[in-house]
Amino acid sequence: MIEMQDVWKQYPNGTWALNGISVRIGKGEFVYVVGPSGAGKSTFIKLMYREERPTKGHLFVNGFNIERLKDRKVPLLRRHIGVVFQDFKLLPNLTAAENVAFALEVIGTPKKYIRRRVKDALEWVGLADKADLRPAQLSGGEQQRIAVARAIVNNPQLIIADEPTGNLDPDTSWGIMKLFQRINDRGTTIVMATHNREIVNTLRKRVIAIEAGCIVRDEDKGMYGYDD
Ligand SMILES: Nc1ncnc2c1ncn2[C@@H]1O[C@H](COP(=O)(O)OP(=O)(O)OP(=O)(O)O)[C@@H](O)[C@H]1O
Repeated sequence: MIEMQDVWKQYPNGTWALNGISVRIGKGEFVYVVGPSGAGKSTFIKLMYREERPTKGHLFVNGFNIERLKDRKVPLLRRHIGVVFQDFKLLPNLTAAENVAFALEVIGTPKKYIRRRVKDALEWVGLADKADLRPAQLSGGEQQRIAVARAIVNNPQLIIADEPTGNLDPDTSWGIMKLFQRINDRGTTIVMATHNREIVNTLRKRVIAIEAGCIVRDEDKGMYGYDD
C-alpha cells in the first residue's frame, strides 16, 4: 500500500526534513508515527498524499508512483486517501453536510449519489442531527467527527491523520480514536502522527518513531517511548 525507498526531503529554504527513510506499510495496518517536535513526522505524512514531493528516493502509495505523478493526476491519488488534520480544516461558511459533500464534489461524484453518501457518513460518525450547522456552531470534538466523515465519505483505502487529537481533551480524543478503530476494522489502512502518549500506550499498534528525519524505531504493538 505504501512503500518508501531511501526517501529524502529538503525544503526550499535548505532544511533537510527527511534523511533516507525506507519503510513499507501494508493494507489494513494501523500505524502511529511518533517522535519529537520537528523530527519530520508531518513531512513523512505529507509525502504520502503528495502535499510535498520527495527530493530523492522512491515512493509508492496505492500503486501510484509519487515522484512521477503529474499535478493533474494528484486528484486521482487523493480519491483513495482521506486526510484528517489537527485543526480540522473545515470550510467555515459551509454546513457540516456541505463540508462532507464538498469532498465528493471535487472528485466529480455525480450529484445523485452525494446526498445519500453524506447522510450515511454523518450517521456513521454519530452527527446526523448536526448536518445543517456550521463549524463555529459545533464543539471541537464534533468538528473533528465531521472531518472524519469527510475523510471516509469516499470509502478510501487509506486514512492519513496528522495529530487528529492534538486540539481535543482526553475524553473527546478517545471518541475520535474509537472512530479510527472502527475504520481500521473495515480494512482501511491508518497512518497517524501523534504526540498522545496515553493513546499510543493503550490502543497498541505498530509504532514508527522518527528522529531528525530518520526512522529510529519500528515496532509492532509498540510504545510511545518519549517523556513529552
Ligand atoms: N515548509 C517548510 N519549509 C521549510 N522547513 C520546513 C517546512 N515544513 C517543515 N519544515 C522543517 O522540517 C523539519 C521537520 O518538520 P515536520 O513538520 O515534518 O516535523 P514534525 O515532526 O511533524 O513536528 P511537530 O511534531 O512539531 O509537528 C523541521 O525542521 C521543520 O522546521
